[in-house]
Amino acid sequence: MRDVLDQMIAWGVPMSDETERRLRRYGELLAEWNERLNLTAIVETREMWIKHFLDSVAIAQVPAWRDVAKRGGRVIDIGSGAGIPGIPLAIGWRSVSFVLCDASRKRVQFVEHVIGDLGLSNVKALHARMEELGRQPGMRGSFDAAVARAVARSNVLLEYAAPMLRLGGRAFLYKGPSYLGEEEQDAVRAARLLGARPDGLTTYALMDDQGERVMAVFQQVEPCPKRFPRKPGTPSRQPL
Ligand SMILES: C[S@@+](CC[C@H](N)C(=O)[O-])C[C@H]1O[C@@H](n2cnc3c(N)ncnc32)[C@H](O)[C@@H]1O
Repeated sequence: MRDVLDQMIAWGVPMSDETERRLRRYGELLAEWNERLNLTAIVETREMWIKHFLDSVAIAQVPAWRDVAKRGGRVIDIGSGAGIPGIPLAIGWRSVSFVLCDASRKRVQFVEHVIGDLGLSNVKALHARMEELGRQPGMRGSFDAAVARAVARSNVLLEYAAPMLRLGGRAFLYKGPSYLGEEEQDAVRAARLLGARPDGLTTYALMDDQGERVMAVFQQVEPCPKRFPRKPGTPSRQPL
């Protein structure tokens, strides 16, 4: 995977022997546990490295992420599943603290196992729904950044993310090219209601022609109104 690691380095991902070892081990654990838990459709090693790991750390290219990394911020991964993008990010940026949240207990148990096996002291796994976490004291308004991949449409994701962000904090949404159009318009409208505004788009291509990606960034510019998030299930049933 030398060429994939080289692409990560070119994008500005901090890299050491330990980073490389942890990524390899995470790949092994995903493949091993996948047989029992059905964690990912991608099992071939190179495809996993490109579509999961390289895609996760592509955030290194976004200038706003460098601010988060520099300040050793606190980041929530919304609907982290088996740990994407949170685990590769926590492997790369050891001075940033991560909370990986998911509503599926078995996926959270897998992530807890990964944290222990890899010795990732900068990550906590949390079994919760975002609609509940967004109302929890100590959690609401306490994050410098939120990241999310393959969880929901952007207007839904923003209702999960905005309540978690401190003023000035940012949401980084991992999307495909289909974001550009109706989804983007809906997201911008939802952001306005939530006290956030668009803060740039970064497009990039994965190696081996594995696809184009769009990273949509939003910044929290006003406190998120208290009525958000609405109760569990409402954001996805009646998106803003
Ligand atoms: C398709 S998986 C994607 C997982 C991972 N982010 C990835 O890119 O591989 C979506 C995950 O979001 C979680 N999820 C969906 N809605 C959620 C909510 N409201 N609160 C917490 N987790 C949620 C699901 O349990 C599921 O594990």
